[in-house]
Amino acid sequence: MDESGIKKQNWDVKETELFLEILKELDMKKCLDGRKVRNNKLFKVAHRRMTAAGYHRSVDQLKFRWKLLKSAYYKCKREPDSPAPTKIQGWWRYEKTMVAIMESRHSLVGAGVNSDRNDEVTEDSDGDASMLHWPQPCPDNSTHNLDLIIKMDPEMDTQLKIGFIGAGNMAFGIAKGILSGNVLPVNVKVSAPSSRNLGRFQEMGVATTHSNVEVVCGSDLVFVAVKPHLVPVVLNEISQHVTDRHIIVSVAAGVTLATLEELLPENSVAIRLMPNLPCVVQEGALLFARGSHAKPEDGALLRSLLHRCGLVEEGPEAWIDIHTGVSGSGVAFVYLFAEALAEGAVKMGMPSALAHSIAAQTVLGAGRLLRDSGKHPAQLRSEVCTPGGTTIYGLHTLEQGGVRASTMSAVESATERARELGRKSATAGSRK
Ligand SMILES: NC(=O)C1=CN([C@@H]2O[C@H](COP(=O)(O)OP(=O)(O)OC[C@H]3O[C@@H](n4cnc5c(N)ncnc54)[C@H](OP(=O)(O)O)[C@@H]3O)[C@@H](O)[C@H]2O)C=CC1
Ligand SMILES: O=C(O)[C@@H]1CCC=N1
Repeated sequence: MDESGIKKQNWDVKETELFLEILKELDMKKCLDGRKVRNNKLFKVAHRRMTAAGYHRSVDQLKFRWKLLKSAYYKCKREPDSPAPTKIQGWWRYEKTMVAIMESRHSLVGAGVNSDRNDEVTEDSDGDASMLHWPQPCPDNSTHNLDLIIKMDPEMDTQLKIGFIGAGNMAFGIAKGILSGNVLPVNVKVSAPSSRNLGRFQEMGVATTHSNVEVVCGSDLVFVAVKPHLVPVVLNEISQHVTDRHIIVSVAAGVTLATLEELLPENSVAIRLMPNLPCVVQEGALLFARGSHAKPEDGALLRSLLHRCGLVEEGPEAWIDIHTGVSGSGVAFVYLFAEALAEGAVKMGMPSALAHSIAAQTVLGAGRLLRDSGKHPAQLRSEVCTPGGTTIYGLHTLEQGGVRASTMSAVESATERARELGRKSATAGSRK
């Protein structure tokens, strides 16, 4: 191993965060075992993903970085009250993700299995990654998982043909996220009846057409991104061209897996995905549920494909309508709040442009801190409140306006509306 290479260039925050996100997403917890060959494969996949993102680290460098992070994690665990370990600069930024990786890993590895708790090293250690001692094989289906990871290799993403039916805001957001990863524009095709939304796809190098059937015939994975009431129309149109090669992913609010499966040929692989608009800037929150013929591999493929769009989670279908309320629509609730913040400032005499840019930055900063600190919002809120200070006066006014109850009701109404749309599309589908 090129030891000097390991020490030469410091890791920056973005690079380490990306590395951990990749390991988390690869479901590392389930895949590491005592066999060096398998561990090498996993780090090779991470290496390729890092390279694709513009970070050039060798497999050994990645292993060494992982070892240091683990060391910091165990140190912190042993001495929770002592200052954060200094050998990983800015450790606090990574702690939450490391805990997520390590703790789920331990729960899976289970008691009595060799752990790596004592392999603490320092940044000055010789970094011989061949000395890493991973836990012994997991009792779960880790072989299967590793096979999945190899299958989900970014090289596979580059071969996958992806179609979008519908060229609106959501299709654009997802396409933009996907294309910032390993997917090549030449492997993407989009259809819409008119040309008015196609230009921005063409600018990204994506092929466009007015034929939905052409999209289906040329794709392995097809996003159905039309308004909910049009889903039955579109599925009826494409159904006879859907084969067992296809994965059909609907993003339509409310439209259930049962409706999708009813409108598609028997045994079709259908997935219901609820994204949100910030996919455009790779900060989306996406939740999907697999249909009855969609295998875990299909979900893993989708997750791999979407990982550049933001947070991607899988859950039971019952949560999709709720996610629609809290996140799909929730984005608009946050915009409303941002607008109101800015208008408050304008009312108090600040120029509008400045007020809006400050409101946007306030929402962004508050969101990032909330996500990255892992703290409960109530805790952060109390950290802003000086007793007798300005914030508590403002919060009192918000509470008098019932902001909390109306926000909860907004999520409830949006969820109920998604359910209603689902019932409508089911009825429309069964009439066909
Ligand atoms: N916008 C959002 O924030 C979110 C939206 N969604 C869901 O995404 C889906 C799309 O929403 P959104 O992108 O906002 O909608 P848009 O109105 O922006 O886009 C709809 C697209 O569908 C196209 N279209 C209409 N009829 C057909 C047809 N028969 N065949 C193919 N394409 C057709 C339209 O074509 P044309 O360009 O010619 O008008 C347009 O490109 C909805 O089901 C929505 O519930 C989910 C989460 C968030
Ligand atoms: O308003 C809508 O119906 C879509 C679904 C979630 C966000 N926009």
